[in-house]
Amino acid sequence: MRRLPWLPIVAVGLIVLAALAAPVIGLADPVAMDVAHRLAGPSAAHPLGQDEYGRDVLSRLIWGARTSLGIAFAAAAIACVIGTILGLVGGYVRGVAELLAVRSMDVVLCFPPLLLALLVVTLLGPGASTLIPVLAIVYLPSFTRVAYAGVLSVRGHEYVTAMKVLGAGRLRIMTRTILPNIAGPVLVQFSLAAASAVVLESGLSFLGLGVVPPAPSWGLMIGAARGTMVQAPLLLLWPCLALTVTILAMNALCDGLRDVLDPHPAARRASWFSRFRRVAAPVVPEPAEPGTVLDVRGLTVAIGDPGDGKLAVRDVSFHVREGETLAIVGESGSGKSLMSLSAIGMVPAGVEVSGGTATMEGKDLLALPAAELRKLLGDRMAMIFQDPGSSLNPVHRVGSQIAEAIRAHRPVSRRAATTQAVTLLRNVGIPDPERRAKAFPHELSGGMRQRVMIAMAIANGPRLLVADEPTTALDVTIQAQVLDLLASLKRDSGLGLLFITHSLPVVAEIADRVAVMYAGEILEEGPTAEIFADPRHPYTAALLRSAPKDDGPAPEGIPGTVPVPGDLPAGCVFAPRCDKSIDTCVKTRPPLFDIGPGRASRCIRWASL
Ligand SMILES: Nc1ncnc2c1ncn2[C@@H]1O[C@H](COP(=O)(O)OP(=O)(O)OP(=O)(O)O)[C@@H](O)[C@H]1O
Repeated sequence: MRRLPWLPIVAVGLIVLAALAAPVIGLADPVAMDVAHRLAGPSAAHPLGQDEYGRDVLSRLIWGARTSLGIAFAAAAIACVIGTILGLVGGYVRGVAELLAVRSMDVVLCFPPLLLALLVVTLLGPGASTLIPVLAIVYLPSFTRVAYAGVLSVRGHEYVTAMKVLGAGRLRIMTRTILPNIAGPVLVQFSLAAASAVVLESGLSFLGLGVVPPAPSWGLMIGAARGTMVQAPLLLLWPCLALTVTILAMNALCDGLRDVLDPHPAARRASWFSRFRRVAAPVVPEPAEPGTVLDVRGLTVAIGDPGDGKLAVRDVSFHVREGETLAIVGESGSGKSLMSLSAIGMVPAGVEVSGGTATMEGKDLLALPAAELRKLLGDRMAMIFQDPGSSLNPVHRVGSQIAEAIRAHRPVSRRAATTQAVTLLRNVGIPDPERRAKAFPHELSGGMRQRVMIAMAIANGPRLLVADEPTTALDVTIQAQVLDLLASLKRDSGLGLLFITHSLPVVAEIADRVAVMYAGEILEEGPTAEIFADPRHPYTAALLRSAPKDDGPAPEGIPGTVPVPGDLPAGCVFAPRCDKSIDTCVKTRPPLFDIGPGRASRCIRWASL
């Protein structure tokens, strides 16, 4: 959870408190005139001076806040309640309800706010009671649209279907299931609308369409001060300052709220690449051995603020050589993806790299500026994901997507890139590549889509390919074909392959070396054949026993679950689930022992296993 934006909260809180407390803090009467002292400067009795009718400026300013904020909050609250209901019903019930609730808002949007205000003021006469409905109507469509868009995005989720299957009624689903999921954006919209309503109220009052004199309002104060600007310029300054400070504080509060309420915290104001951030001081990496494509040392990744101590990856070191596949294997939640993504600088939202280096071609990927990292991604290093269905853009033909990947890094014409795309499709074993290049992703099978992803990844001849469970979504036959394809690519081009999987049979088929990951640590590492034949960590042994085999004993599950970051055991992370655990395992965190050429184990009992 992100920290609350305390400074804007305090600033807005003080402004609201002052406005609420106006009747009880002994202010002068805001409408009492003292014409003898008109335009008098600041004095003990009138700290901010007196206006053109001798009224106390401080009092009018604070009472004006009461008027402006009162109108703005009331209008935003009315718009929020009605708009959210309309969006909820329109988005969930659809049909005529959608037409009435959501499309009618398009009609409101056609009216400029000023025109709408003029219309209503002509009908109802000016005053605060007119301004509230006017502003509520102005802000209604924004709430309806935010709620409607929110409902559309969550209504297809399984948890909504699950409620339907349980027999829950529409009202219950809308209020108990959908509303809490869209409450964040609606709340943010509320603070935005309230801030903007303060400005609009002042503007309308300034134009004589809002609060009626002599009632205090910032807009009226600005309007009146305009006429005496030369004799008493400060009279213009105070309401402008109040308006500016209030709007700045409210906008900062909106930003802060959005940060706190957005479930993808780092996705907010930063671009994808600027999310990448290393908080530890850069370290000069030691030179890697020749032939090393990626050399990772001491990588540590924290979830949220590193000071909170929620480490999802702890002190991980590994390397990938040319023409070699390193498989990262472990149960779900062990940190494989986070570690691999962070190692190539693609740090996901809400996560910080708090230590370590990741060197490729002499550059530390964890310290590279975003622009330089961008140059390497898709060129010197590429990535393929588990679900090609969601990784390919559904509205572009696959050939042009591959061509774009080429043109992002090479100055070639569209025609030349398209020709190369067809060659790449042929190379990854897609039959009739000329025709397939013109297909949209949904026109291809899952296996073909994954081949397209691979073609795109290798389009610029990368030295490192990171494959995050690339075969999990495919059936066994296609899985074998894709693994063969990756193996032949690696053989032919000499690229290094970092392969993330939870499947030991896949590891056996593709990997030269294996790193076994658990709770954000590498527990064992070594050549694949040796790890399979002679595991030297109880977790590796348990994983091997849990893998399905064609012949031999039935798979055994591993009792217990992977600990979550922030709640890791003090000693060996696997100790609570380990049948070989002794007292020391529970108390002391073991180091990674060097147990032979290319082999390492984080078990103090490795020798006796
Ligand atoms: N962006 C994120 N924000 C917060 N926590 C995260 C984030 N990404 C991963 N985590 C947490 O980090 C831990 C490791 O997650 P990760 O996805 O790396 O595991 P994994 O081994 O790849 O699992 P799977 O095989 O299911 O993909 C999990 O506890 C997960 O909840």
